[in-house]
Amino acid sequence: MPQRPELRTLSDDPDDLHGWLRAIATGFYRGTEVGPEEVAARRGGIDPARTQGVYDAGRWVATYRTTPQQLTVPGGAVLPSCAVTNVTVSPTHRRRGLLSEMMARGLTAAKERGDAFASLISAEYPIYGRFGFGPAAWTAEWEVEVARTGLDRRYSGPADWDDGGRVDLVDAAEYAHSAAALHEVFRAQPHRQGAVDRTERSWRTRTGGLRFPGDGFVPPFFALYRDADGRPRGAVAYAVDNHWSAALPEQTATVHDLFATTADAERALWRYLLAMDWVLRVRTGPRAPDDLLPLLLPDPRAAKTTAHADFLWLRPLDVPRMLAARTYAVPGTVVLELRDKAGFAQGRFRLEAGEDGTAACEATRAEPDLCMDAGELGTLYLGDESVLRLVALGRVAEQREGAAARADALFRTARRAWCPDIF
Ligand SMILES: CC(=O)SCCNC(=O)CCNC(=O)[C@H](O)C(C)(C)COP(=O)(O)OP(=O)(O)OC[C@H]1O[C@@H](n2cnc3c(N)ncnc32)[C@H](O)[C@@H]1OP(=O)(O)O
Repeated sequence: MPQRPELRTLSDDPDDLHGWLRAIATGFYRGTEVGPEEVAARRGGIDPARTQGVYDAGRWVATYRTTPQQLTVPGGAVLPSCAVTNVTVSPTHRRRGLLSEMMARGLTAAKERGDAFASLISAEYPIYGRFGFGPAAWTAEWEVEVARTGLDRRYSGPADWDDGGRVDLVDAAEYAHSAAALHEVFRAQPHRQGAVDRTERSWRTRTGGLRFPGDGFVPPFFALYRDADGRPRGAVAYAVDNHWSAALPEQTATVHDLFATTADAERALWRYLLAMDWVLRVRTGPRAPDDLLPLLLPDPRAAKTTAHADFLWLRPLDVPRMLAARTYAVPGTVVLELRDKAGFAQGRFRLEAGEDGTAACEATRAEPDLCMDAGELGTLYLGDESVLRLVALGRVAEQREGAAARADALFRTARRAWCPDIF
């Protein structure tokens, strides 16, 4: 009798991991083989206890893994999130409910662990809404035509920076060390909601210290912006191609990483990238939708938008904890009623924000001001969507006149949410 597909956790056996990695390669159409070097390189980054999948007829046919993550919320506090990644179902097994089973198991474990929410970067928009996730932070990418920016290309380095700092090229080891420390400051800023922590392992991957067969890693250039006192305030990693045409340089610079803890540093790093000889175009990679870049240019249209899409999705799990952890733009009270088929975030919650921007939140029996599915709270939580807009879309029901406008005033954030990292 044929055996039923089995939903199970990965074992400690390297052969089991090998088969599981092969299923990811298959599910993401990367090929069918995974060599022993790759198994060895990936092993240290995978916690078998948080790695599951479906096993059928002697092979893994579905994969799902989670990692602990710290996610910055409006105001700068961080909350523990269950980061979901490596989700695949082999083409032979799709649309039979395997993802639904893995998700139910994964979210139950996250809820039991006490995570405030689950987070992921979605491969396609329609996949995760049904599981209670909502798009919480968007991303934008630009391609800048340097000649059209209107910037003075005679830029003279440090003399151009406002705070007397300087840009220095550094090697990979120094970048891994200094940028990692700076990133800890970056992600704790009150307006950097959506940022996530980077592990020591992720820094090694970024800087070439940890390689995977076939990853195509070419060491980028690394630079730091240091202020007048020599303290790192910004970091950039970028690559430049080698394209020439009829004896003319036509290079494109591509940004891999750029973040800063001061506006001076952020502006200076863009100015640096846009002043390089030979470089006609700068591709920004994924940025905040309200990145300084376009408006930094005398002609912002020189930055052509090449992508604008949902990026970070959030799935509420512990609503009182989530709502009490962030800060609010004005004092006020709102009662939310959440519907959640899975039950994790179901209920009515009274949020009361004080004069100082902090808030308390608890379950209540009071009449609700606003009713919505749990995923809509995922969308509203980081302040990057308008309640009025969701009411107009029929996704939030306003039970008391003026409640949507009041909630908008509460949830508003000064800068848009941004998750700089794919995970
Ligand atoms: C965080 C990440 O890792 S993102 C990466 C996600 N992975 C991929 O995109 C790789 C390619 N795709 C796949 O591997 C699979 O199609 C998955 C993982 C997206 C879905 O797995 P499945 O086991 O087929 O999903 P499952 O059968 O549980 O589907 C549940 C419901 O979601 C719907 N659904 C699932 N995937 C999609 C999709 N890509 N687009 C639209 N609807 C979808 C199904 O139709 C089903 O709807 P129904 O209940 O109304 O019938």
